[in-house]
Amino acid sequence: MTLVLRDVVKEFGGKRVLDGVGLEVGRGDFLCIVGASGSGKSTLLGMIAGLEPITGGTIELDGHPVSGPGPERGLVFQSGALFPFLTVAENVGFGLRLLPLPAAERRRRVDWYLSEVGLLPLANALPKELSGGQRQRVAIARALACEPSVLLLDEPFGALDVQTKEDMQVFLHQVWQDTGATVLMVTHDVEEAVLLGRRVIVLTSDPGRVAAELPVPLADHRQLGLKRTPEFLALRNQVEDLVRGHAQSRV
Ligand SMILES: Nc1ncnc2c1ncn2[C@@H]1O[C@H](COP(=O)(O)OP(=O)(O)OP(=O)(O)O)[C@@H](O)[C@H]1O
Repeated sequence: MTLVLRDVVKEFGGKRVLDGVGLEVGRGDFLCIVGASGSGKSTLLGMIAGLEPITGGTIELDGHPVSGPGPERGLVFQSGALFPFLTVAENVGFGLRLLPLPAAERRRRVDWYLSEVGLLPLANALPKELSGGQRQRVAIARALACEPSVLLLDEPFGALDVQTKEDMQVFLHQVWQDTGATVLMVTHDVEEAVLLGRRVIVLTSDPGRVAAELPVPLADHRQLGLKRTPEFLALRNQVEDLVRGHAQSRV
């Protein structure tokens, strides 16, 4: 699996929001994109998801141009956006209905991904009965159940309290390690990007361009304690300075 963006441009009503963005994501990667508010992070993810047309450049998945949404790109938003009248299990199985799979395989996947996110006991609950963190787990399980080539996450933990957010970061890291998924995550939270990403891309603002791409040379097994280490703090400060430096044109 390779996702390649070349020279991607996006304009809204003639105003250039993204300008010449290039990046590559390979199988098993975990790439985080950070940038100031309005730098075009969500727009970029929307274009990769095929929900937003591109103004210029190319986006290709395994050599095929992206021209609309597809099951090989699983998407999770900040709000989770679960179907309120479907149970947890039905939500997880929703996307599978569109895939040519035998019923037994659908059931297997729903059970497997529910257990991966620790929610098998709540399979028959409705979304309103869940906490915010649990709802995001369901949204992630729903996206993973289609076994996408790449999981696209847009600020998936942005609406959660600090404690839940940290739990979810550890959880996502574990899921990434267990499933070998390829993840592309957009976040304004630099600490989160450095904790989870194998690479971090910093976008400039107005218009958004790739200002820097940094490898994260931390151990592959990430734990919260890492946040207090000098290596982590140095990298976080470096990325924060880059984000701030490249956002200055807007203030
Ligand atoms: N549908 C739209 N029509 C017009 N302008 C838009 C549209 N969507 C986004 N924009 C503009 O594009 C720019 C980038 O927005 P985008 O939401 O992608 O940024 P972001 O980096 O994700 O911001 P945040 O971190 O605040 O979510 C902003 O100036 C925004 O106003």
